[in-house]
Amino acid sequence: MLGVSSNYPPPPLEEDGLYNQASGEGSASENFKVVVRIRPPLRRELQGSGLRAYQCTTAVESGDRNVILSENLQAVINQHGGITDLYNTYRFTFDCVYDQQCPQERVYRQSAQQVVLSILQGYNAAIIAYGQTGTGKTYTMEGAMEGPDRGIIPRTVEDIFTFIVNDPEPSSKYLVRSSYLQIYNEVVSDLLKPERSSLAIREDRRRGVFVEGLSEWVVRSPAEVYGLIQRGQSLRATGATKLNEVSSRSHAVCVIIVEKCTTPQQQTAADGGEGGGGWRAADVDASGQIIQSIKVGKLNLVDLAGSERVHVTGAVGRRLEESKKINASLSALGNVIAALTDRRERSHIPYRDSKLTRLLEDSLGGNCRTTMIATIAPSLEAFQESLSTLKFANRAKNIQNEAHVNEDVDQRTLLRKYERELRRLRDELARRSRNVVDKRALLVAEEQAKRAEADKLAALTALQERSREFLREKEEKRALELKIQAMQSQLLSGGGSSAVLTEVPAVRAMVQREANKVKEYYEARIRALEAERQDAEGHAAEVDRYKQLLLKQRDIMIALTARLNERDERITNLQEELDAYDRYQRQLEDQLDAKTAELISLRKAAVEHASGGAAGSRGVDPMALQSALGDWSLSQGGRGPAPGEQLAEMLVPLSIRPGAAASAAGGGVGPGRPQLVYTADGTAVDLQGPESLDVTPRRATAPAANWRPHLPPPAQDGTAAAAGTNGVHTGQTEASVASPGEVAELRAAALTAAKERSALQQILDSKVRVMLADIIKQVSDPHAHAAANGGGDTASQPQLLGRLAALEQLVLRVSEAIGSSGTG
Ligand SMILES: Nc1ncnc2c1ncn2[C@@H]1O[C@H](COP(=O)(O)OP(=O)(O)OP(=O)(O)O)[C@@H](O)[C@H]1O
Repeated sequence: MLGVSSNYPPPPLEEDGLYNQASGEGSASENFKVVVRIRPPLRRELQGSGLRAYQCTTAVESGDRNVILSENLQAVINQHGGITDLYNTYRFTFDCVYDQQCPQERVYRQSAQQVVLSILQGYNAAIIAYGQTGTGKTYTMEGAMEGPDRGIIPRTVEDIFTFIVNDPEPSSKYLVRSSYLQIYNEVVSDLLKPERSSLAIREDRRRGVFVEGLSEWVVRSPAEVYGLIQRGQSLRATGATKLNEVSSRSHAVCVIIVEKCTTPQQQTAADGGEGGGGWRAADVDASGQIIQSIKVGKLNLVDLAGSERVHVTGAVGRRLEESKKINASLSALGNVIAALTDRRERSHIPYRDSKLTRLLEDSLGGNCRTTMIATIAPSLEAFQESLSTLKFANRAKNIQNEAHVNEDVDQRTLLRKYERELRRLRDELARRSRNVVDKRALLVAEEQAKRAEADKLAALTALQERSREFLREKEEKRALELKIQAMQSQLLSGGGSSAVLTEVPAVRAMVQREANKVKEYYEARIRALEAERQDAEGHAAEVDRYKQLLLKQRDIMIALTARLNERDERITNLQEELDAYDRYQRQLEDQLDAKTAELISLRKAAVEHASGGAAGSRGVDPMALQSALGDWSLSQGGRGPAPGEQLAEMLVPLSIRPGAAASAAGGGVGPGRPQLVYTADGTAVDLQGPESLDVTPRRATAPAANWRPHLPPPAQDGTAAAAGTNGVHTGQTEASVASPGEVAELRAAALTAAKERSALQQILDSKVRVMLADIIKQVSDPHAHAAANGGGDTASQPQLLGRLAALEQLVLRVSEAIGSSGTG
């Protein structure tokens, strides 16, 4: 916020300015001024075009209000009568016309300054530069930032701040804010915050038309505003065209908002105030608060993009698109002006047809003091564009604006907010200052308290010292008294010694009594102490005992834990062994099945062969077969099934249930002992007898490779006893590790497994024997068999014998394996 204190001289106001400062709000027509500025010819124009030399088409008549535009200006000037009729010549009257040589300063002073400064009184104002491309709009609005070529914007900024600092009213306070935006291709963007684009234009009662999200920058000096403008200019869309090397391709609007706050002054006696001073009633509200006046003025400094004829500028591609957009928005502007100046009943004003007209709604026919500066070029090539610009400006002349002071009594006004904030901060500062004072006082008080404490301590120490001295003195005094007493008593006894005194019976008795008393006291005390000591000793012993007990318990716990661990490990091992045994058992079953199948096929082959032998009248030597089969042929002893019984074909892989197998496990192969096989329908058949048993078929699985049951080393003292063939054993050591239930369970499982194995062995034996017997029978009686089968070839009988021998070896090996696994 700017206070008013400076040595700057107040800005001089142009006497022939377009606005009369004293005229207040002025008439509606006074609030919209149109001026024309003709720029000097450019070098390019002076060189002429083609064969035609440069020709000036514009002239300003004296009085600076009329402009003549003619295709043959010289003829007009020379007043060649009818010749002028041959050429197009136009005369327009405006609020002011500036010729080619008019300096920037004059344009500003006459056409802009009053408008600009009116914002300090709370008016809205606008200066709009309109014209064909390359005619000097940007030059007029911006120009140079320094020197005589400074345009309207830099001069405006200077004047605003000069005015503020020269305001004679000491209670006036100002807040100046600035924004800078562009409309490029119908998109509104913030030139001071490039990331903010596609901004929306809104309107409300308090702010009028405004751009939502547009950044506003509080500025306190012209330099700050220049900084913003330069930043914005660097981002503004420009491009080189045929008519202008640096052509603005966007409409740019520099916004300056000034809030002015004035506080009424107290009246003095000289003012005629009652009681010789105080506030006027009008200056104070109902709550006794002084009413401040806040005025808000907004200035739009608009540099439009230039209209252009595309065939003249030769725009293509992106430039062409830009041109179309520029022309479209300028055409919308023309439509708005046409609607505003329509003499008929006020018709609809198409502000919303383009972003530009929407944004300039206040400036065109609204609450605003507006100056439109129409720029034209003087050359003959620009004649048509100059004519259309002058016609446009001439129409705009009729726009009527209703400007009024924007006095804001709304508490939301920024200036008020700042004031409130300032007040709050001042209060805060005062409060904190008070706090600082309070804290200092507290520190002093604390210091004093500490000192007092130290003093008190010193006083106490001194007192204690004095008490000790007093006691010492008292002791000494007492000792002295005793001494005197003793001396006196000696005196009383007439100078006799103490030994003499003790010889007096009464004294002796008294001394004895006293001595006894002392003795009793000390004896009692010693006794009590002794009792206490004994008590303590007893406690100590007890504690010791507890300690020992606890140590023992800990050792026991450790031992038990170790044993438990050991037992767990052993159980795991046993479990693993049982698993391995299971696998091995399944392997044996598989082997058994395989061999059984092989035997069947061999038997079939033998049967077929025997039939062939009969046909050839030659049989196998039974003795040779007998010797090849060895024990197998001998042990079957004619007990097997009759030839052709086809028993083997009925065999399937089998297993015996533990319960059922138990009965079969009691003996090996032999008469009277059951030999169980399963028939295809699942019935168990005892190969030794006809009765059926309760057994169930089980599927064989893959055999385990190198399993051997694990057996513990034999016990040295003979206490450990073998529990079975599966390696489970028990003894005193294990008994303390595995529970009896678990051991019994394991033992039962081992027993069952052994029985199963034994049963399997028996089955294998019996099956082999049955089949061999069948084969032998067929081979040794080839004729009978041949007769039964219709004859056959016996040429491969020796081969058959060889295979049988091999089979026998295999079977033997399997049996051995079963046997060895059983015995470990
Ligand atoms: N009054 C003047 N005095 C001297 N030179 C001028 C004047 N007006 C314009 N010029 C020069 O004319 C050229 C074009 O001016 P300027 O760029 O301001 O035109 P413009 O109307 O803004 O163009 P556009 O619409 O393409 O942006 C510039 O080189 C500028 O310096």
